[in-house]
Amino acid sequence: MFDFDLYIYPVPRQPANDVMPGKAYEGEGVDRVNGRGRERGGGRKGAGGGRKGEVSSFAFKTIKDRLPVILSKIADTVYRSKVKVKEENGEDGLEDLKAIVGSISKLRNEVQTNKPVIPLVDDRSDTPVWNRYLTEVTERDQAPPKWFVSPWLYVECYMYRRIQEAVEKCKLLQKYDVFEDQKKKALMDSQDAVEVLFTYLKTIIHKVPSASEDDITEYVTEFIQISLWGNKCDLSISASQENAQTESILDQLHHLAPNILIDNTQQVLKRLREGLDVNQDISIVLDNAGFELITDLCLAELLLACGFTTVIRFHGKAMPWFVSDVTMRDFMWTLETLSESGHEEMKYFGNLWKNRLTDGSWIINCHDFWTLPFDYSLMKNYAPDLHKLLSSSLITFFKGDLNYRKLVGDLSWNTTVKFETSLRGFHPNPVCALRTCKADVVVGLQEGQADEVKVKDDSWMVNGNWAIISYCGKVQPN
Ligand SMILES: O=P(O)(O)OC[C@H]1O[C@](O)(CO)[C@@H](O)[C@@H]1O
Ligand SMILES: [Mn+2]
Repeated sequence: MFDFDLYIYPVPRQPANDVMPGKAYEGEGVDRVNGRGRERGGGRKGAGGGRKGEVSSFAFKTIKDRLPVILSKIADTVYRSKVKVKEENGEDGLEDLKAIVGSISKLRNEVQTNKPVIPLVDDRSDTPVWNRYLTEVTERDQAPPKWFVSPWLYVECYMYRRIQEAVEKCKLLQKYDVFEDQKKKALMDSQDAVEVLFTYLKTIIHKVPSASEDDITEYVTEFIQISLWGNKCDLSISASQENAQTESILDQLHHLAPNILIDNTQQVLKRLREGLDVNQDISIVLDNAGFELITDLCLAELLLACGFTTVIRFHGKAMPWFVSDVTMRDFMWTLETLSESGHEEMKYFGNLWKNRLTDGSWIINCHDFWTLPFDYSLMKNYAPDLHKLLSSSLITFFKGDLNYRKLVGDLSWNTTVKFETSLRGFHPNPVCALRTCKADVVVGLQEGQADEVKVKDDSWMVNGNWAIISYCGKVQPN
């Protein structure tokens, strides 16, 4: 049985110290492996199949290199919008803009000089939760968390919350999304790939009513893989550099298939077929806007067409998050943009999906829990309402890398630990993770598989070229 006491906090009790520059990794105690938690899988192997140093270096690299670049890019974008903001909001708007740039520069300095994490000072409804948690860990560790010392998941989430704080403190620009332009561009730059995909989806949807069980299996498998690889397109892994889908994803599926390290599609299909006899919604916890969102919407459309459900419940973010994550505004903008497109299929699906929001066959919720730093084993404590919602879904798909890190607690699991074990009691109803690997944690591999893939690709854990479809059907009574 698990020591649940360890998970009262989303970060491990043992503060990580191996992401400190120059700090020796080899030879550290088992419970400090990887700087992100206790080894839970037995043995001392890190998530990299025994090569321990690489794991710490990715967390370190993110905080040292990627996060400051993301912050600089924000300051740059915000500054460049000054003419537009002045036109629309006058001098007060300009003052807000300057304040945002100032806050972002200060934050960048705090990250780079490993300053202690400080309390939030805005009036957002989640501020007390963040601050209470900060007090608790500070008391527990007798020192405040710091950027290069504390668990990666927490400080990275905190950075995005601080960006939001800069916006919340504005007089006029409280709705400003510092990542909006990048997200919009990501969709615009993917238009050719979107058109090809929509044309294909329409053909498949027409075939569904007369399709055999094998055909359905083939279609669902294909669209699960499309949604899976859509996750390659996020703007955070590329430190805000453009990362659109420019080629047809359909042409790439065949060649990408061998890179799916875990494929539980058959179990997912079995579960989906149970939906033919019951009336339960299907949840999709979204990740990135742009092409990935399009692939998720396509999967949703196919699931409806197959009759596995009559309602798809999407879950988005309540604030701009990890650069490209979907907010309510991104979701609506995407549907609106599609419906206004000159391309026939884009217009068709844009209008169809806007109607779905109106007729209730699609629902989108943006719960605050998704933008807290807590892993999903803590959902029941922090967001019982959301947990209950997922419990009523036939299955919940979790898209992307950050969702995966939160599912498995971002702990340093042995790669062969069972997915179910890594969930540590999070079983609202069956769950399926669709994730391209962009962080150095993975579970559910076969013995020796990590070593094999490492020989083929040294950075397989973090470059987004490898993926997993992991399913857990366990259900716990509420
Ligand atoms: O959009 P995703 O797939 O959650 O990935 C976001 C990025 O955030 C991280 O989880 C942390 O930076 C990465 O590992 C990944 O690059
Ligand atoms: Mn993301």
